[in-house]
Amino acid sequence: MAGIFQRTLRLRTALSNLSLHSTFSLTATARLSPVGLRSPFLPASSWQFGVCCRTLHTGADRPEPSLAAAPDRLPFSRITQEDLAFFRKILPGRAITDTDLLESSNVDWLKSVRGSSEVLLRPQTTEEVSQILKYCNSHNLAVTPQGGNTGLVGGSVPVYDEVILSTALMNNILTFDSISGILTCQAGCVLENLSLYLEERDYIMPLDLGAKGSCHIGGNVATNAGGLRLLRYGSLHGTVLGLEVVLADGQVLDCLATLRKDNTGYDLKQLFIGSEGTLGVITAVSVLCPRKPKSVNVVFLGCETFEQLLKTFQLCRGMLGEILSAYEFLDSECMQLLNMHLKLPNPISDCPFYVVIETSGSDPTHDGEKLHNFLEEAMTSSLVTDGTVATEDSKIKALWSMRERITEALTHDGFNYKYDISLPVERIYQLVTDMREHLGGRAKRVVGYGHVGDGNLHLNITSPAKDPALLAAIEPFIYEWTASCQGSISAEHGLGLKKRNYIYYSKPRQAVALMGNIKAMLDPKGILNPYKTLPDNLK
Ligand SMILES: O=C(O)CC[C@@H](O)C(=O)O
Ligand SMILES: [Zn+2]
Repeated sequence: MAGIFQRTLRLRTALSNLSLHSTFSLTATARLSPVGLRSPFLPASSWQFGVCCRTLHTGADRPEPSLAAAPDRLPFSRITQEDLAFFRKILPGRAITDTDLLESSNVDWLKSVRGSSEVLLRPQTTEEVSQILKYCNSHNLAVTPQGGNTGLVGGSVPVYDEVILSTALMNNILTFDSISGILTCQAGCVLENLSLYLEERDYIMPLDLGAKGSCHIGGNVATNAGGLRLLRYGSLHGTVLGLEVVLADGQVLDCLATLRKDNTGYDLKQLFIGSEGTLGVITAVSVLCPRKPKSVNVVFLGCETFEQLLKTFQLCRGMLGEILSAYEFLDSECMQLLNMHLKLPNPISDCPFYVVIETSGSDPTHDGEKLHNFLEEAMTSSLVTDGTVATEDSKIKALWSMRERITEALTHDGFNYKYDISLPVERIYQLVTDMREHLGGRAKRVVGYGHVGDGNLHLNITSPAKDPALLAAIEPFIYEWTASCQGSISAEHGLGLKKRNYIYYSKPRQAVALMGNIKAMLDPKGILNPYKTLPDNLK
C-alpha cells in the first residue's frame, strides 16, 4: 500500500511540476548511440538457413523447401593484382587492402557475420562509384555496398570476398532549402550529423534511431530504416523525395528530385528504398524534413499489464493527438539487462512493462496542458502505476537511453537471436509470452520491446553461446506464428543474409518471383550485394 502511495506521489509530483513550469525545455534530440559497443560473443559465421518456407497466402503457392544450408558461392571472379591496380589508380590512397584496416568492414556490428573481402573502396563522388561498378560488372566482381555497417541482419558485410564499396567519404550536404525543408546530401552523411545540421536551421530529420551516431543516410534508405519517429513522420517511402543511384553497370540514375509532387510515370526511387543494396548503390538522397518542434517532452511510465499499456496508447492517441511523436515499450527483462549490463538505474519503481512517450509540438503551454490532462486521466483510471516526466534535456536523454540502449545491453547477455516482427498491435506481446512458454527453460532470456505505435515488436532471445538446438526451436515457430496473424517477419531491419530464405512467410510466391525479375533486369550478373534479400532458390 505504502509502495503504491509513493509511486503515485512521484507521478503526482511530476504532474504538479508540469503545471507549475508549463514552459518546457526546447530539446535538442541528440541521443546516445551504441557506437563503441564491444560484443562479447565470437566473431563466427553464425548465420543459418532454416528449411524454407511457407507462404502466408495459399498452400498451393508454397515453394519447395530449400535444401541449402549455406548459399552457394555464385560464379564471380576472384580479385586480381590487375583489378587492385585499377582501383588504386582511380582511387589514390582509397583502395584499402591492409587486413587490419579491412577487419571492421568484413564483420558486422553484431559480430555475427564475417566475410573475407580483400579490398575496401572509398569513393568520394558519384562518378567514382560509377567507374567502380562499371569495372566490377565487366570483370564479374561481386560488390557489397556498405554505409555505417550498423545493420542487424548481415546485409552490409561480404559473405565471401566481395569488393566492399563504402560510402564513408561521400559525406557532403549538397543543398538545403530552408523554405520547404528539403535536404539533399550524399549517401555517406552520418544521420546524427544531418540532425545537428538541421537543428541549427530549425528543422529535424524525419528519422531517428539508436545507431544514429554511425549509420549513414544512404544505408538508412537502402534498408528503409524505421526508427523512433515513424509514428509521427511516416516511413522513408514517404519522406524521401529523390534518389541518385548508380546501377550495376555503372549508369547513373538521376531521380534526385526535390518535388513534393511528381506523377510522371513509375516512381522508380521507391524500388531502391529497402532494396538493401541489391539493385543499385544509392549515392545521394533528398529528404523532406519536418520543422524542429518548439516543445519536446518525454514521459516514462510503468504499467502492470500489456493490456493496460495498449489502453494507455489508445488514451494518449486520443488526448495528445497530433503532438504524440513516439510510443515505445520495453518489458521488465529489458530493464534488468539495462540495470545489470549498462548500470542504468530504473527511473521509476519496478513494473512488468514500461512506456516511453514523446510529444513534439509548437506551443509549450498547450503541450504541457495536454500532457498533464493525459497523465491525470491515465493515473486516475489506473492504467499506469508509476511514472516520471522529463522537462530538461539531460533527463530527456537519460529516459530515451532506457529504450535506445537495449540492443547494446543485449549483446552483453550472450548470443543474441534477433527478431523484428510486425503484428496487429493487440498481438504484439502475446508472441513474447508464447515464445517463453514454447522454449521453456531452453533460452537464457526472452525479451520484448519495440515500437508499439507502429505495431513493431523486437523480440530477442539470448543464450550463453550460439545454440543450434535453440535456434531450431525458435524457427520456424516464430515465423509460423507471425504468418498466422498476417504479420511481417521483418518490420524494419530488412532480410539481409540472415532472414532472406524466410521471405515467403510474408510475401506470396508471385511477388518474390517478380522481385527476382526486377533484380535480373537491373543487375543481370547479380554482382550487387549477392546472397542478400532474395532467397537462394531464386538464383
Ligand atoms: O536490436 C534490436 O532488435 C532492435 C534495434 C532497433 O531497431 C531498435 O528499435 O532499438
Ligand atoms: Zn526498431
